[in-house]
Amino acid sequence: MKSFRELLPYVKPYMLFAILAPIFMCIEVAMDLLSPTIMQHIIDDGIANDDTAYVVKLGILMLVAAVIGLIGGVGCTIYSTRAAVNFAADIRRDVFKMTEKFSSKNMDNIGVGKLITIVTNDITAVQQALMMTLRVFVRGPLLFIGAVAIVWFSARELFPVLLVVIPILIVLIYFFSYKTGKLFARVQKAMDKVNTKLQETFAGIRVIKAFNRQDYEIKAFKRVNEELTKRNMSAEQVILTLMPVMLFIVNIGVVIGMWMGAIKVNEGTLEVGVILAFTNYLTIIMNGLVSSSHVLMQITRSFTSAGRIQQVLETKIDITDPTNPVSDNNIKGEVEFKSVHFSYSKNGEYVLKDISFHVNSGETIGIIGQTGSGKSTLIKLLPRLYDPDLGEVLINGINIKEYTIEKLRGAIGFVPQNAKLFAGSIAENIRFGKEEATLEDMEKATNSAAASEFIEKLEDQFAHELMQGATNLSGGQKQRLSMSRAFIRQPKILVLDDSTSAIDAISEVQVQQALGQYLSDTTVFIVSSKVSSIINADRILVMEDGMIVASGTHEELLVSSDVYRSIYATQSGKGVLSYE
Ligand SMILES: Nc1ncnc2c1ncn2[C@@H]1O[C@H](COP(=O)(O)OP(=O)(O)OP(=O)(O)O)[C@@H](O)[C@H]1O
Repeated sequence: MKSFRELLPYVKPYMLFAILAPIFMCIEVAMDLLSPTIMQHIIDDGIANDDTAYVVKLGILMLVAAVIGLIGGVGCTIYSTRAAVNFAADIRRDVFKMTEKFSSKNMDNIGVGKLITIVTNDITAVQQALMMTLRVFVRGPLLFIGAVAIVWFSARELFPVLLVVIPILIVLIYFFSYKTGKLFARVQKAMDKVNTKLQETFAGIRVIKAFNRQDYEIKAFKRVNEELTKRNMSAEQVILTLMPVMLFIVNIGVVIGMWMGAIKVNEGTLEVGVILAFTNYLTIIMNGLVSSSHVLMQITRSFTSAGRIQQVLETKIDITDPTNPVSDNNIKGEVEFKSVHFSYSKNGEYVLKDISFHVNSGETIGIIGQTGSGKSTLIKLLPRLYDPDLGEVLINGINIKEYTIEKLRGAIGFVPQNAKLFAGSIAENIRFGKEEATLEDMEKATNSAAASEFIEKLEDQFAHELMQGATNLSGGQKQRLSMSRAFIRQPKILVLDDSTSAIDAISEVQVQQALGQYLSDTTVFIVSSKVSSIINADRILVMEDGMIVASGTHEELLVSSDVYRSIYATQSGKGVLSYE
């Protein structure tokens, strides 16, 4: 409830629509309430007295009331839709903006599947809740109160029937609303699982096909889909059972009303039209209560959704700009790690332990080690994708937390392990690194990344369109473009995270040579599991189990490091070398 209230400021810009909608609804309700009374007069005063002119007059009045009611209904629909749809669009915008600010840890904590459910399902649920509130929440109680008041004034003899029927209906509604609230929370959780599965399957569709695991995936999806179906069924069944149960109670009320009315008509204390009007008002009362209950259920359901939306909007971003950022406008590539410790989870084991090293501007540093030794994690700390738990990372002798994130990341070119490209032209993808890049800039960058040879062969060259995930490129082509995108920034610090794994040895040497000319002042970090990628580095850091166990040039390490020697020996096919 609190979380839904906290979303209400989003209605503020659309307050006029939110006020107009219930006003139009009041008009429709007033006309709905008028009709049975007009009908009663047609029967008791017109038909009973054979007064045709009176019947025609009231008939026209009923028609006018129906037209005014229609205008009220349409007006309410238009304004409630405008208010609710815009309200939801603004929330969606802010949720998206917030996720763009998320640190990697924030993202890991919430999970992509849940985020997709929030942006699609949960926001739709709060939109529906607001729309129904504006349309029906006014209509329900107004119809209810109006009809009860009219029965009190015009058919008081039958009022006791309401005193029995209404409390039963209210108890039923309360019970059903309470139950559906709980059931819909489970529906949302099941929906998260379906979205996570979908996202994982679509992203890995090629692996699934290559391993012929379609049947396995279909079975896995069937499981989560069945769970969602089951939960949806339980929730919908509860909602749908409410209506027949309430109708049953109302019908009993109608029968009792007619029976009591018939006795009074026989006694001459009641007219037939009043009984007819009473049964109509009883149905209106039920409709009023049912629609209120539906809104209540929708609102209860939206509390869970609002809570999940708030969870995103209120996420504490753990990587933020400093309050007083340094004004150093000239970030150079001098990097230092001082006793850095890092763990992916709170109180978890350190993945990086006591990492300390210093790099001069313009140096090339190779980082090598067994898989899982912490190489990628180490370089992710540079652009502050994660922050260390202990120790500090410095650039130009200043803790990187003192720079604005924009400034820090602006100085770093990052080529990730998996070349992530976006749907759009090759030029758009390269300009992702530098928006204002000219054709000449792009040519230089793609030359250095050994990408120009394949781009030149394409009919439309830089205008060539990439499909989503760049599936129309080879792995090596993707890596070359991913490097071009980083090179074009001419960054002070360049990080290549195992980004040449799909590039042949000759092209890799070309890239390394071109880098020396194109980015001669840049500090380069090359993470690789291949010795050939880092063999020419000014210094190589050897990692094992989250620690730097040796550092030096290739030749020095061959003498000083057992770990390096054994990696080199395995890759050069010379068996285990010994320099002792
Ligand atoms: N997002 C994450 N959440 C939790 N643990 C993680 C995460 N990313 C990596 N790890 C763990 O951190 C450790 C170091 O991983 P890292 O990716 O840095 O290794 P690496 O040396 O780069 O390995 P590789 O050569 O295989 O890429 C591994 O044990 C890995 O399981």
